[in-house]
Amino acid sequence: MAFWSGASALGSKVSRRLLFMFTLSLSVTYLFYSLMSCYNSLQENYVFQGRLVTEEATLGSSHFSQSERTTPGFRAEERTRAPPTEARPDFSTTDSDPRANCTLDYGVKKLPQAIIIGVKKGGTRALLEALRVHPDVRAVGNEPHFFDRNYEKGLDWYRELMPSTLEGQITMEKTPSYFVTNHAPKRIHSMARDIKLIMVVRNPVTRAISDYTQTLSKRPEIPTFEVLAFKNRTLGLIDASWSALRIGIYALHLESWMQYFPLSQMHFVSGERLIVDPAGEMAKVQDFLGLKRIVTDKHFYFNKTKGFPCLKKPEDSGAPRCLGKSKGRTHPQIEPEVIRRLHKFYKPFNMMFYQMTGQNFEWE
Ligand SMILES: Nc1ncnc2c1ncn2[C@@H]1O[C@H](COP(=O)(O)OS(=O)(=O)O)[C@@H](OP(=O)(O)O)[C@H]1O
Repeated sequence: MAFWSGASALGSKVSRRLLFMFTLSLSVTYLFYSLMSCYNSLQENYVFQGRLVTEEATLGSSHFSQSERTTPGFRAEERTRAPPTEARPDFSTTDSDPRANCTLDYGVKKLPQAIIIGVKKGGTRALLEALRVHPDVRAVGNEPHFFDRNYEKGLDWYRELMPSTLEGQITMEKTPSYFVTNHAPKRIHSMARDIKLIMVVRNPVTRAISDYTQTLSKRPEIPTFEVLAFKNRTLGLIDASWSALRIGIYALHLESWMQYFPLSQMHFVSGERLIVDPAGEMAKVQDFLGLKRIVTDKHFYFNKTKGFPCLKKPEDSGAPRCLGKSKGRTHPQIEPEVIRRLHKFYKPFNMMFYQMTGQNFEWE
């Protein structure tokens, strides 16, 4: 009897141990695969020392922006080449979110409290990626295009795109086309009147060339910059309806935003300074967002191959991160006379912009 009870006690001890071992091995296997998928995701999304990010790799089929497609003055030949809206993925102009697979999504999804609204080719991706280093910032990696292309999908759809945040963390997104979207100021205001808006602005002439370079990379058959820039070259008549030029009339677009938001809710980042002094610009952005200055010069290094500042290797994992090939492309040579003419064209608008913002961006 004693033998049998002893044996059964031993048996249940052994089976409990077996059960424990089994559960443990399952957990370890799960953990291993989670880490592997996280590692793979990081590898897919970040460039390691010079190869990078997928921003426009995913853009392969490249599109014109919504505003370009809907602006009456936009060139007919460009409009006809834009693919139909249905063919366009929601996140057409972006890289994916490298952290999404790796972070357990604690917290709640909130609508953004701050948005990088522009400008296209200003340096918006560099700013967002630097901000994402901050532990109190959580941002969606792709461009949601909610206030221009997806508004009818509703705020719940938009919120669902956001990463979860913990108490004290700021939810952010960037969609540079908002800056030139007529409805965007009103729509954003009706979502959150106290939202913080960030604009990365860059010399409108260089911005236009950068914009053109991007289009050219996808549609090599388009006319030259010089041809597109003029309505009548002999008369020196600039074609301000060409989106690459129109976007750079910052004062005009800013006026629409100022009808809904006070300047105190807007912050202007110099695209030029973001390249030569990323930490300096980041200090101002963090102040504006009410964040502790955590992203500092310790986080950046200048990558000679890339020719731009890149983010240093994070303490916990990975490699240094530079932006992808679609950022920092070589621009085509534009006739100096055309550049001079464009500087002249933008000068009064730039002056107006400096006055409106109270900042001199020194583009003259
Ligand atoms: N750190 C760093 N690395 C690479 N590129 C940088 C960086 N900081 C600013 N820039 C400039 O960002 C320009 C692209 O701007 P955006 O990210 O706003 O482009 S987009 O509108 O999202 O397509 C891009 O324009 P191009 O040089 O014309 O490609 C860069 O000049």
